[in-house]
Amino acid sequence: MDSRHATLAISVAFVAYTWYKCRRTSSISDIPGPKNPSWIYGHRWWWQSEEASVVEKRILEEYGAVARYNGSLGEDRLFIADPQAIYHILQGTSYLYEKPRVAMEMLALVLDKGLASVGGDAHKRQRRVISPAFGLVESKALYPYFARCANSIVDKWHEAISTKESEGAVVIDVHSWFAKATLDAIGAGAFDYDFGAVENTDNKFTKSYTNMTFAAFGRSSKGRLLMMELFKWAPAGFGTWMMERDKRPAMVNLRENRTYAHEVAAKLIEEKKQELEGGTSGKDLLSLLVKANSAARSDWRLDDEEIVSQVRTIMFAGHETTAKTLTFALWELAKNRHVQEKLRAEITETLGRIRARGDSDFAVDDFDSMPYLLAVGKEILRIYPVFMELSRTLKKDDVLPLSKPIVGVSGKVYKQLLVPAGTILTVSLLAYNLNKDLWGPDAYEFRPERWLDMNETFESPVGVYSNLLTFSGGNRSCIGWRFAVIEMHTFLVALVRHFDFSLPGNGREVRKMRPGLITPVIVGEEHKGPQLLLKVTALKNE
Ligand code: HEM
Repeated sequence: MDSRHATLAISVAFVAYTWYKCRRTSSISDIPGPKNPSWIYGHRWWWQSEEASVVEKRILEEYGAVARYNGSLGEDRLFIADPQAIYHILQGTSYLYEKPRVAMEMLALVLDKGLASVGGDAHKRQRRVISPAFGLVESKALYPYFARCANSIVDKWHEAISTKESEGAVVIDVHSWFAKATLDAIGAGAFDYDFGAVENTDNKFTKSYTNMTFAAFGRSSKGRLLMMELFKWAPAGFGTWMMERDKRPAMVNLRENRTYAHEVAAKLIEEKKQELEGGTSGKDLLSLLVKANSAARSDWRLDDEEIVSQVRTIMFAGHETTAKTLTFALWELAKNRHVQEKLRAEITETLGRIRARGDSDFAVDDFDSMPYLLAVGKEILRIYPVFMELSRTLKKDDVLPLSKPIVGVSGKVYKQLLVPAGTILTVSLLAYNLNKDLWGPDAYEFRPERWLDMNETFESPVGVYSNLLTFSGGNRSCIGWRFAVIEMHTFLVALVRHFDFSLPGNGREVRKMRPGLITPVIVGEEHKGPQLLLKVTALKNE
């Protein structure tokens, strides 16, 4: 091709692209939103660089629960925290609003064809087979596994505190401990397998899982951000092709992790199948999944590779999310001492009742009789929906219902929005959870008492748990939400019962970064990755 042909081809591509964009963005460009700071990067760089909740609060305060923002190359997108719009997007069964193709490809790079990385009919079929393993009874049955993991962290912290020099208290990076303990909890509860992460942090499997998302996405550059944005214009598979060749250590780790995780998953599945054949099937998730799969209709059944992908998906989706939620839970308890003391009083009182009935320790049903524990848990999940936002692409033109009319830049009033196919929408789980229209004027404050005063009968709840969007809603909601809630309650009760938590008083400021998940780092020590230091003092009440 000579230079004239090349220039012509580029010009035609540019005109076609500009026409396409003008046509596509026309109906949402009238929606008010923050001024585009850069035609090249849009709001993406600002969004990614700000602390979690800064962007969300600014949009909510200045524009309300629906706003226009810009992706790269001037593209108009929608930011959504409006309950009716979110209900419409998430609850539809037709996969009209689907994860963007590039996001699916990136997920498939790590997880192959697991629940989180397939769409449409494949997703529907997988979800139908897997769901029974995640029911309430099944999740409650995992409590002994979680209790074992929580006790192992209690023992380790007691060990650290019992040294002569510690004088009854130590400053601990609670995030790093939860990263290990929640990996063990996934191993135990999901697969009845001991990863041994709390005991032996040096094994290669634990290491490869530690801070995987922060390492891969925590220190992005403008160039990398733009490249990720532009992948969507490239042919299918191009992004994956590039990522497979990315030589940065974090990406090499991601690929190595894929190999280890595959080996471990294949071994576990083989064991569960043999147990099932021998009639000794366990209560862990994988045993239930293998059992449910063998009983499923033959055209629904998952093949071996799909089951391996589910194991990897569960390890990936259920580990860092829970670790970060628990980390922020202890941080809030350290900052709000009255909440910590009230929770401890409820734990002590419940323990008294448990002993009076002749038992020595908590059973999972005891948590249901602890209103303050439930309130603290919900308030943590409301303020820290660690998976802050969902990205969705609209497949066909659609009309989006709104809870409140919007006044456009032109002065036109919109009671619903006509959204063109191809629009990217950010469903902000964090902004929904902070929306003052839903949670009251003190929505930004951490106040567990709100749950004690609230009537929790919601007409059409958007999320799966207490109308929170933390676990999303609808056909792609978090399948492991009960697992996560029971695990969180188990750890909170065990830790608050044995230890007091306070701020270390070293003046180091915590920042909530947003590399995919809300992640605590210490200002000035971002290069060290996620950290959250707390002073942990052993209680002498046992
Ligand atoms: C506090 C902890 C957790 C939070 C905040 C959380 C949040 C979420 C969210 C928001 C989604 C939707 C993602 C999307 O649509 O892009 C999701 C999906 C998922 N989660 Fe969780 N999760 C947590 C714990 C868990 C646990 C413990 C497990 C497994 C044991 C799990 C397994 C999954 C799976 C498999 C999906 C994909 C579901 C699908 O696409 O159908 N999660 N999670």
